Formats: sequence, structure tokens, C-alpha cells
Amino acid sequence: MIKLTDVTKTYEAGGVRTEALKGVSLEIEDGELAVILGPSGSGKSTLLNVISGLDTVTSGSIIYNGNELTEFSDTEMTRFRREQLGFIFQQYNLFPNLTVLENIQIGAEIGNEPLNVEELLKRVGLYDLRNKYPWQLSGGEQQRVSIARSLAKNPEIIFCDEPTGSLDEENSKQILAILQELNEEFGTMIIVITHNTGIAEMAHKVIRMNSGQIISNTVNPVRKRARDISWS
Ligand SMILES: Nc1ncnc2c1ncn2[C@@H]1O[C@H](COP(=O)(O)OP(=O)(O)OP(=O)(O)O)[C@@H](O)[C@H]1O
Repeated sequence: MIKLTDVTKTYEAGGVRTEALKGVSLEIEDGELAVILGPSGSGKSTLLNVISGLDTVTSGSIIYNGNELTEFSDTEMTRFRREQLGFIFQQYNLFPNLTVLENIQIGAEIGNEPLNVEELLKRVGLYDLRNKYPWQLSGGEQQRVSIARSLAKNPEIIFCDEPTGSLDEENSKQILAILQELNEEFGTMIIVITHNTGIAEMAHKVIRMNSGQIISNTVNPVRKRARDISWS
């Protein structure tokens, strides 16, 4: 479980002070798929960055499985991030000179208990493309490689920042279906940040942000399958 209590983050740049997070408290349970919604500038990326240790908090507490993350040293945080967290971004960030298989193997090599790479390739429908290079793939295929690479190390949590931001509806739903199945099958906690309100329909928990604050935090009584969510 991740538990944030009264987390603030203030940026000071060129004499300008921005309160990007103004006292955020929330809990995300193990095995939960949480969607964080909010307009541009509402603090979503800042929230992801402080939870994942890419940035420090100004004040407040972040407890993950009994550990206070804000007290981790740089070395502890790097190790935590490397071994336990997976990231999926709008840009696929694949290694251009490595094949699909090699890109995924890199992910597996980082983990303590990596998943079987061949199984994963089949899982995301890329087995037949395993010897191709990223530039030979469509955007949706590249994002599936990126998902498989994040997953290969068998992380405890996967953070997704606009994972379908560059894709059309069909490819987006395919990606979201894979994330949903992985969440259900492996119990991986998945935290998705997005502008796309349709994605919230497949989440266990929906957190809405505005101006650095959480304005609502609800649990979906019924979750839709990724293929059935609304799309706008
Ligand atoms: N490194 C930084 N230095 C100064 N201000 C920052 C920094 N990062 C973010 N901010 C400010 O903090 C606020 C929240 O930004 P954040 O990127 O978290 O929003 P967001 O909801 O993720 O937006 P988007 O959907 O456009 O990515 C904004 O006002 C932004 O300008």
C-alpha cells in the first residue's frame, strides 16, 4: 500500500513560487488500478514524481509497505526505483539499436525475480516481431514493447503517464486491455495519469486533482473492461 499524508511540493524558480501540491493525502492499495485525472497544471506529474522518488517533497509523508520514502537516501531510492517500479510514458523511450526482444531483456536483467521474456512477448502479442527494431514498428506496437520492458523486471508498481497519449482509440484500448489484464493476473499496482476521463471507467479508484489538490477520490462500484470504456 502507498499512503501519502499532507504532501506538499513548492517550486521556486526565478523568484516565482508555485505550489504544485498543496497538502495531498491518499491511499492506494496493493493490486489496485488507480487513475489520476486532472487538467493541465493540476499537479499530476508532480504527484507521480514525488511518489516515485524522481523528485523530493517539500513536506509530508509517503509510506510504501511500511517504509517512509521521504527518508530514503539517494542510493536507497535509486535501488527502490530500479527494482520495484516500472514506468510507461507517452514517449516509448525504447533503445533504437536493440531489437524488441533485446529491449525487453534489458528490463528483465534489472529485476530480482524477472518474468519470462518469451512468455511476456506472447502476452503482449509481439512474439512474431521479436527480432524487429523499434523503427520498424507502429506506435501501438512500440508502446507494447515499452509495457513488456517495464513489466519484465516484475515491478511492484507501474506508473503510467498518459500511456495512450499518442495512440488512436483502437491501439489505446489494446494497450489499456493489456494493463488491465496484467493488473488482474499479477496483482501489480498500476497508477495511470491522464486527461482522458474514459480511462477512469476501468479503474478501481479514481482520484481527481485541481490546482495541486485532490478534489475527489472515489471507488468505482463496477469496473468496465478496457474495450468497453467511453472514448472522446
Ligand atoms: N520543475 C518545475 N519548476 C517549477 N514549476 C514547476 C516544475 N514542475 C512543475 N511545475 C509547476 O507545477 C504545477 C503542476 O505541474 P504538473 O506538471 O505537475 O501538472 P500536470 O497536471 O502534470 O500537467 P500536464 O497534464 O500538463 O502534464 C504547474 O503550475 C507547473 O508549472
